[in-house]
Amino acid sequence: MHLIETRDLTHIYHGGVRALESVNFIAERKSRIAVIGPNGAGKSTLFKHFNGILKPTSGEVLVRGEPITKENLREVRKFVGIVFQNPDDQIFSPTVEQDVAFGPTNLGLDETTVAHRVEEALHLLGIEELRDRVPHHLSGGEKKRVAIAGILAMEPQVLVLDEPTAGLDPQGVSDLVEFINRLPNEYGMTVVFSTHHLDLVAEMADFVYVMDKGSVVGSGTVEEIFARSELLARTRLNIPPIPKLIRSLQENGIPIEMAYTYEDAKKSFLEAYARRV
Ligand SMILES: Nc1ncnc2c1ncn2[C@@H]1O[C@H](COP(=O)(O)OP(=O)(O)OP(=O)(O)O)[C@@H](O)[C@H]1O
Repeated sequence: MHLIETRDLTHIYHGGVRALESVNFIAERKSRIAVIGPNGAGKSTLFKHFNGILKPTSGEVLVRGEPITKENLREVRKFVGIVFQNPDDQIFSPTVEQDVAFGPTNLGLDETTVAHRVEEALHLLGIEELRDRVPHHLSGGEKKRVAIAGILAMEPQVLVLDEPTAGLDPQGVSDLVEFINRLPNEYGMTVVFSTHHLDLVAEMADFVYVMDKGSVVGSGTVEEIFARSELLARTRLNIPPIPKLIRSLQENGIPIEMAYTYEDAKKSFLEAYARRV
């Protein structure tokens, strides 16, 4: 049984925009899944189906093998937590601490458990010092962390992040990548995220869906997707500098292993260099 599955999911918005066309998507336990594609491809619309914010025009969404119904909606929302693109849509309490407590309190948890979860979420996101601040006065990146902490405090099994690094400074991006990469192994969580930054895909994903005009136009491992340069070009996505550089070295006769992350590239370059001296 898959944690999340969509079968031929089609969504037509009021007014007639066909945002999703027969999308088949699967998320397994402890996987890290990237959904990439140009503006308007349907990534956010797909995510909003994962916990019943939107209802399919046709097709199915199954969470732990069950369709989403009025009766199980609360359970589904506990299970699948979504962090939206714009943190302003998600934070509304007078203080950060209250904001992070909102979700777990709403789940009906007792005060001690809520307090414990809030502490853990603030700590995991490194925002303990923001606890008494007014969320609306925070910077964009700080708001993003608060929004993620609020969802995390509900301890979802699947964490869905719509463009999680948008608006973060470089250190914020590195912190987030490191944090997200710990979730599957340390907490058994599944992470699904969208991004326009393909270098992050290699750092943060095991499996990739490529979307364009509401359809899934490709899916596979990072290696499989990055090898399809025509698909990436067609969907206005660029191969990141590391594999692009290594490919051009290979094409120029330099024996060097392909790599997608900084650490793997470092190894490849050191090995290639060591071979040549
Ligand atoms: N509430 C809405 N009503 C009508 N059309 C909508 C609505 N929300 C999104 N759309 C349309 O649906 C399509 C898919 O939008 P969606 O936000 O899912 O794309 P996306 O891949 O997340 O884009 P981006 O990378 O810009 O965030 C777009 O054509 C968009 O204009």
